Amino acid sequence: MLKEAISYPISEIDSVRLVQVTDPHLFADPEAQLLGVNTSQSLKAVLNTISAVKYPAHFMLATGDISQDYSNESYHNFVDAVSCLNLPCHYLPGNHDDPRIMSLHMQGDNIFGQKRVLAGNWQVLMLDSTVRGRPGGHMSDAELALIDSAIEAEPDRHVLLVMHHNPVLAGCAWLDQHCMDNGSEFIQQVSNYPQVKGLLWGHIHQSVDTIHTGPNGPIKLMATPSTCIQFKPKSSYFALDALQPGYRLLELKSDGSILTNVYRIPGEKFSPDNEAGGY
Ligand SMILES: Nc1ncnc2c1ncn2[C@@H]1O[C@@H]2COP(=O)(O)O[C@H]2[C@H]1O
Ligand SMILES: [Fe+2]
Repeated sequence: MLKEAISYPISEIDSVRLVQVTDPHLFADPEAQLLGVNTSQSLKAVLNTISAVKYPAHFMLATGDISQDYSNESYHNFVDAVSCLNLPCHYLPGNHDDPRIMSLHMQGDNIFGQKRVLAGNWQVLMLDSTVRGRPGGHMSDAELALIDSAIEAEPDRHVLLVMHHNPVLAGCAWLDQHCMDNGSEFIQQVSNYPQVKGLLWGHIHQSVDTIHTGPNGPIKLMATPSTCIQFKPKSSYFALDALQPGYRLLELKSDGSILTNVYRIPGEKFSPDNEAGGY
């Protein structure tokens, strides 16, 4: 059965504006580092930058790997940190999250784990691409069925599909062994729906902006940098990038088009340990 959606009262002729943050990899200990980057401080620096640009967003998306240590406190720390934006926050799990601990501890008046969001003439679906105990992802039949019934229930809305894992290869062999293992079937299946206008994910700690040309027209494919460490694009072995933490702003227009950009924080404060071979 189709679960209830969260609805935003935005006119059908207006754009829906979103902020996406992804892969903060927080710990219980706010002093803890991931490969030389304090993930709590880098998330705060990203959130401060978002506050400073005063983008009039309707809500934010947090697309997984919220935690690096599976602790209750890492989720509390995330909820506390994002409260500075004063925006509703919709989240989904990544491979470093425990979905059960996550839903128990991602709690607050402005924090939502629901899978459907209705806003303007858009429907945003927050999908779970994780597989218990594995870094790689899979789009399950249950999630595909949810997409079918959600579109059937709201056929006049454009659709943005949001997930953690990359359904297309990033071009980094070490990282692509952890991609969504049925990504091409997934893209083929969802591109049969003319409503689907964009796919958005995290996981690969680097930015992607490309187009998939489906039978019903173009679908935007978007990946967003982590709020902590960055992976080097096109590297076959594990390698970190010196680029700073970032985030994405999106404008979902009422005609079904999507305007979007990735931004990074200014300065060079968050440089990882370049000798690191993984985590
Ligand atoms: N050197 C490595 N080789 C392969 N996988 C790795 C390596 N280091 C880390 N990983 C895993 O690959 C994942 C990619 O992004 P995640 O943030 O999900 O977390 C990473 C780890 O789970
Ligand atoms: Fe990650």
